[in-house]
Amino acid sequence: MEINGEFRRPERKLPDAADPALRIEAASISFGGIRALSEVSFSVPQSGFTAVIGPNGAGKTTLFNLICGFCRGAGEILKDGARIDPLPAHARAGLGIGRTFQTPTLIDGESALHNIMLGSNPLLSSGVFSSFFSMPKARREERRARERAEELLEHFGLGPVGSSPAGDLPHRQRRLIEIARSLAGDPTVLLLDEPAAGSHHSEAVIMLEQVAGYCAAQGIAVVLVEHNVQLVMQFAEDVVVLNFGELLAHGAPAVVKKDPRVISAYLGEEAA
Ligand SMILES: Nc1ncnc2c1ncn2[C@@H]1O[C@H](COP(=O)(O)OP(=O)(O)OP(=O)(O)O)[C@@H](O)[C@H]1O
Repeated sequence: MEINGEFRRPERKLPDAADPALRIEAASISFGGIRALSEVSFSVPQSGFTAVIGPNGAGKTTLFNLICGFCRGAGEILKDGARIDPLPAHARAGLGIGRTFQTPTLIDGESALHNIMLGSNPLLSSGVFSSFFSMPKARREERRARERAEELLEHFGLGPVGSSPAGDLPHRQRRLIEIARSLAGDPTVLLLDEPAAGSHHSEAVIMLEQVAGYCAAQGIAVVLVEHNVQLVMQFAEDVVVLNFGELLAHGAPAVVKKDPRVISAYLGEEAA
């Protein structure tokens, strides 16, 4: 993304092609007596879709929370070869970890455009003082955030509803706004938590095609939590299967689909 010096881009390391975009190393976390993740290790390549699948309660969202810094556990998380697990959530966002949530978290009374602009926050450098007094730097940053949001609205076909309150829009468009908002923060790794939930299959395919096109062009690695196995098989190059917090399988979709442990724990004979 062009920044013209207005946005504070946190010191992002240029990825070495040899480093994975993300490396999860022995990630573990418990809530009371529940072992939500247990020694989970895998890598996410620099591009393409990695799907994380597994039954309800397998630990998928907890894994995202751990990567984003919304909760702390044991083990290491490396982005482009550098450890990020000691960092707070906002610093990880600044380093290029973007995410969406299972349940939409839009501000219903704000327009689609403003909701997307909020996603630029990890890149802003003007403080509360200069924003409050609308100083030139803050105005430039706001202009850039607006232009960026307008580009994203166009890409996702949301241009005509840019000024509509998010709360008035149908589910499919709300989902797209959430994705666009996370892309406004200029991530290099995008974590999508069940973006297709509640959408018809054909809508979900179009949505993921739009995401795939954008992320491929921008060099963004996507990690997708998804229960729709058909979508996973269509979009993911790599599949991680969790079960009761443990890594059950990891590999190419065609291989994982035939793994007897995955069939027994999650897919069932029919889906496989
Ligand atoms: N904050 C928390 N406090 C207590 N238990 C939690 C917390 N977060 C997650 N858990 C528990 O950890 C386990 C994993 O939950 P998680 O939400 O990560 O699963 P999931 O695979 O995302 O499930 P789903 O597909 O239903 O969204 C579950 O048993 C859940 O109840």
